[in-house]
Amino acid sequence: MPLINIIPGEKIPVAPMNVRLPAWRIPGWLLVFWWLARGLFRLTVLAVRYWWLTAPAVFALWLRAEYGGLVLVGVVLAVVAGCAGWWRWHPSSWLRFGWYPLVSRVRALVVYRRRWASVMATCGLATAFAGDRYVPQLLKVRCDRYGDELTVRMLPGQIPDDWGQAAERLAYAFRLQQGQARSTGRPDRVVVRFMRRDPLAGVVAPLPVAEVPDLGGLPLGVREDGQAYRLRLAGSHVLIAGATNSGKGSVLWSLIRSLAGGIRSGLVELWAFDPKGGMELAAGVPLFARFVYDDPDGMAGVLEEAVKRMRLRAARLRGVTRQHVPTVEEPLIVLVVDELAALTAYITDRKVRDRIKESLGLLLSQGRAVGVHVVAALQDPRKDVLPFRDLFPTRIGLRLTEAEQVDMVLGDGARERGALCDRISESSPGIGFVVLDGVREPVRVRFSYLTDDDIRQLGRDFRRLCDIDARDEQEVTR
Ligand SMILES: Nc1ncnc2c1ncn2[C@@H]1O[C@H](COP(=O)(O)OP(=O)(O)OP(=O)(O)O)[C@@H](O)[C@H]1O
Repeated sequence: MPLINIIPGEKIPVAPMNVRLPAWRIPGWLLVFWWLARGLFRLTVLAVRYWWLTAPAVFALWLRAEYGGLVLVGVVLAVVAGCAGWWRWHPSSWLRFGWYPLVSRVRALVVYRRRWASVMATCGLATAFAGDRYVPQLLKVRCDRYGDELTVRMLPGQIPDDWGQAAERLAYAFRLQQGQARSTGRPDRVVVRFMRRDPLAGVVAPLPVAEVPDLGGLPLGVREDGQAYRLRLAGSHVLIAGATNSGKGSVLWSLIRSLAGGIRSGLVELWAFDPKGGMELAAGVPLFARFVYDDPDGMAGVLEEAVKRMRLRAARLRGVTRQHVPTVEEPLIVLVVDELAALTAYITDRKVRDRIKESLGLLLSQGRAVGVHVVAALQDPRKDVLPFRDLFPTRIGLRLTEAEQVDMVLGDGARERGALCDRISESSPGIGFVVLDGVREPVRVRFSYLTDDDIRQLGRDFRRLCDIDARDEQEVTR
């Protein structure tokens, strides 16, 4: 036995009173028992949480023990045949209540929960405080045909925009390509959607035409969630921005088609401006009340005529109503401009350019209430049209060449909230982002595509009845 024990440690300063705490000696069997109990509890929790795995496994083991392997194989085959039958008999209910819930559970376990904590840390969404690590909680995973939707409880101090900024990084971390975050009704939650397959990959065929167009929701295309995208024209002007070949023409033609019922009956008058030589809009001439192209002076004149109509109408409606309701006598006037910059920036004659700018400014600032609307397409949303951009309440961003252009078109912070217009592939014309009323996060949309034949057919089917009447009258007098 050594004479002196040397115990390393800090020197305890002398105090007026020294207290010796009792030392508890815990028997080894109690420790082992505690660890076993804790392990068993965790196993039980896991078995209950993943009941959809454990219950069939236990049942299969019991079957095999009780009736043998053959019976087990028979039961498995019967279940598979039952599922296949359900799928054949009623595919939508099978997918909704059978297949996707199963896929959701498997993907939640295999893809998301397994790497959740590490991905949260590497994407900057986990945090540490007072020596403890805090990770957002993954509450639910819901899969559908096109993607996975994760409901997450955010950490205190986080907002949905933080997740919007991290969404793309998260998507790549989980080996997917696109992600978007959106807020929910609950302030502590956010929903992140990752895309596995693009629901907008296919071309959208021309949509049915209503006899009387619903100006509060004109159907122009399909949204990512499969619903129709409806544009509110009443009380608005529409700006469509997109690089060359991004599909601006398809947005214009989808809109013209959605108004076609009203064009035929005379409720809607389309005035078309095609400063790029008439190539884009010429096929729809029977639908237009005015069609001007190429001639800057002519275009300035027609715009001034529109201003005159607007002023006369405003004078008539003053004190009668605050919002114009289209009738055949007082139709909705929609000015469709194929390339706004060609009107406002590229015209060399300064006088004509100033006339155009003045008229456009007046129409954009005063036309909405009296039923005169401007729908304009634009390639470059930068300085050239700066004075007008903010006068368009409804804006559509198709493929854009630079990330900074996105906020110029869709408003500040739109790109951070998920409008990745600069990432839209050149092979997907007609896809764009829009901001819906009351929804913070921009929504991805594919506009319907009208071929030249469709446009000619539209012109034949919905040509203006008043033009036909006028032509008949001429023939009778001749
Ligand atoms: N919604 C759509 N769906 C599928 N394909 C489309 C769609 N829109 C356009 N395209 C295809 O992309 C091509 C270019 O479209 P469009 O002419 O409308 O582009 P744009 O943006 O108007 O181009 P530009 O600025 O040169 O006039 C079309 O010829 C067509 O093949």
